[in-house]
Amino acid sequence: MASSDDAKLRPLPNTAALSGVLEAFAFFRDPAFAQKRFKRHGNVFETSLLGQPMVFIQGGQAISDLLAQPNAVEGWWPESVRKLLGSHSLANRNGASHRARRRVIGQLFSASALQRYSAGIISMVKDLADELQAATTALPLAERMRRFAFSVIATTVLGLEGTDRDELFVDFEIWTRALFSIPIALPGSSFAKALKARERLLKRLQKVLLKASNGNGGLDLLAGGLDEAGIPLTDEDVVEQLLLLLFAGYETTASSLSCLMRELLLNPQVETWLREEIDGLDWPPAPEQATTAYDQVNAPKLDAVVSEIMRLTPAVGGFFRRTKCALVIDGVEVPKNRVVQVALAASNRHGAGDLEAFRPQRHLDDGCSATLLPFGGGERVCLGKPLAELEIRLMVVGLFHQLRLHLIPDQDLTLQMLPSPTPRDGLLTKVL
Ligand code: HEM
Repeated sequence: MASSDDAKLRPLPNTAALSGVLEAFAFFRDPAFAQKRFKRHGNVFETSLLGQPMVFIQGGQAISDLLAQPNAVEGWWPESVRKLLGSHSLANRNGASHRARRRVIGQLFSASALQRYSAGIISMVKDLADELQAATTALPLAERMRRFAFSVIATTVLGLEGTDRDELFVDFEIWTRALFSIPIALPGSSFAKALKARERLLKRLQKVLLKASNGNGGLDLLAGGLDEAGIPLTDEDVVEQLLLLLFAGYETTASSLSCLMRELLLNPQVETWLREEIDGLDWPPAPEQATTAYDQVNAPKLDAVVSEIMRLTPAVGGFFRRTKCALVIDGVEVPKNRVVQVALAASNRHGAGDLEAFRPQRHLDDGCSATLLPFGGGERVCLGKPLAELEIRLMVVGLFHQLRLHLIPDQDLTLQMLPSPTPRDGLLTKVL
């Protein structure tokens, strides 16, 4: 017999899509895909994307219901991502084996590891400021942000230099292009090329790991890492975790930085408001103080700007889980074995007030009515959050302390949304 709680449960609304071809087309073309369907069906609905049933959720209640039931869900990625990351990758693991690998890889993002990386990151920011200052023509700032975010992981964390890093970059770009593709390795297809690039990437990362003890980067911190049974992780296992770091940490950080620069340059009154704070900060910080010099306590306006960028143009538009049993999300019963997408981009604009506007002050004044989880949550919350925040804060203070940038007119400043938001014409910028 149904309990009184069961009686209040609503059935899972469905868009009635069958093949999911048109839905997939709309998903990739329309940035408001989820928002429109939430309006029609409520905070939890199911559709089909190319034959893959998917439940979308938004809002504080739905997200906290999902994250409060970690034993009822597991990680999930589309098959193309799963295959390209590999079976050892912690992204493809659950339970104790996931937790063990998070513990090992998490050492790369501890407070002392970040302190070790700070001098290298500060020097990259200074190099970019000098390049912008010396440039006689406009520079595409979005491309420079990509180069910076890649170098932080490849050089500062993994310890790669020069041609080793450049060759890694070439293969990584081939690998990335097929991440969200049809996972069939037909000769000449982007997926087949990506699988080959994956083999080369793993070989290169294996070599990097062998040199880990030379003190470049942070890989020596991984020595002695154990799996869930207390057995040392094999090199094969560790290199797949390193590949995951490139995937998870590069595009995301570059996107946040490009979107942040774009909003500041498009909103001079916010830039002036932020500059009042930045002008009072010391640049560069002493490396041992870099992780706290521009944190929420010492730079509250910068903190608000970063939160607002992650709300309005989140680098990761959504993250996934699969239900292991039926569970209730915001009053809706979601059956077992369903893929759930937490639609962060839509959720961040869902709530009372002017949530379509870029207004960092909201995070200082009245708080923000939307539930914000730009780095995900629960057992799979982003491992690289402290590094991403450090990179973003150092870059913003470093550039805005020294330079006055302006946008070149007549460029397309709209955002290309996939895989992560980025200005279409590359954010062409000059120093005033
Ligand atoms: C602005 C930059 C970044 C954003 C917005 C971001 C966001 C996210 C999100 C939403 C997830 C999924 C969490 C979940 O499933 O609950 C995630 C996972 C992850 N991120 Fe980040 N991330 C960023 C930068 C980085 C960096 C710099 C690194 C490392 C170099 C990194 C490493 C990871 C890893 C390893 C995971 C998988 C965690 C797991 O499955 O247990 N991320 N990130």
